[in-house]
Amino acid sequence: MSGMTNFDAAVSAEDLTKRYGSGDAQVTALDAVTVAFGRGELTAIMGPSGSGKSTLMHCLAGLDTPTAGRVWLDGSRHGDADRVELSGLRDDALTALRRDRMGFVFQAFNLLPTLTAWENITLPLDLAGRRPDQAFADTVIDAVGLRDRLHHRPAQLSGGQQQRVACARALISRPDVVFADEPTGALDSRAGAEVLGFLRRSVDELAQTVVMVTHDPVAASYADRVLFLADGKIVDELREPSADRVLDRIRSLESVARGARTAVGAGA
Ligand SMILES: Nc1ncnc2c1ncn2[C@@H]1O[C@H](COP(=O)(O)OP(=O)(O)OP(=O)(O)O)[C@@H](O)[C@H]1O
Repeated sequence: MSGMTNFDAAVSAEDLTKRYGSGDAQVTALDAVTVAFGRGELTAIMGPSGSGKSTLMHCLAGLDTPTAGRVWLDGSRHGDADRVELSGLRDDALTALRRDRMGFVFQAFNLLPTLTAWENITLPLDLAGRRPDQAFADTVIDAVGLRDRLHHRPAQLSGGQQQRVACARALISRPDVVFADEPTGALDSRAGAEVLGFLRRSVDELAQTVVMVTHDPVAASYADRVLFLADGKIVDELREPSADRVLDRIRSLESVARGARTAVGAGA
């Protein structure tokens, strides 16, 4: 891939392969993927259903173990002293790494119902035994527009507000990377736009690195770079994407995928 040398990555993977099952039932969900995610960038991962998007994100985040290949969290921008290879870690070290150096936003918000918005936001710090940096917490809370909702519980918040709590929770520990899995999948377009606007600002104003899986070309258009997966491989990428250009690429990949299924179905 061009531009890989001197590319300032937050997360990278080499020859990442994931197979499920065995024999005739074996599925290659990821097929020797080598990729790097730029620091301070929002990267979107797109591709037809079953192309390996979730598997890639789960392997990058240490939530799933690859069959082969390696993943690195590339450490601070001031040196590679914190560079760590995920496959070398024991479970407890991996759990601590996820808690301290990664943030997560899921489609289903995943907030704890008995905790207030503020308690949900600061939960990763509480679990790590760290105190919130009040100035940074204020920045995050104002950025997500939740100042007057901090003492509400999730059930008292709209879906969009709940997802903004989840975004603030993902950012509060200043992680090396935020993984967002279909963050707008359960939201209407207005609430989705707010969440995407916030993820975008976290990159522009807080120098956050975000990796986002999405099906939505409009969501992908907020990214600096869109990677397209098909059959477990990265087959294309777009920089400074527009929703129209993303839609064109995804349609052509989907028609190739449909063609392949039809050919298999016909016994070809
Ligand atoms: N636990 C599993 N066991 C067996 N096969 C799996 C498992 N998880 C995923 N797969 C298969 O691996 C391939 C990639 O799945 P993955 O969920 O990564 O795709 P995706 O691009 O995220 O799809 P979608 O857009 O539908 O969520 C698919 O063929 C899927 O059926």
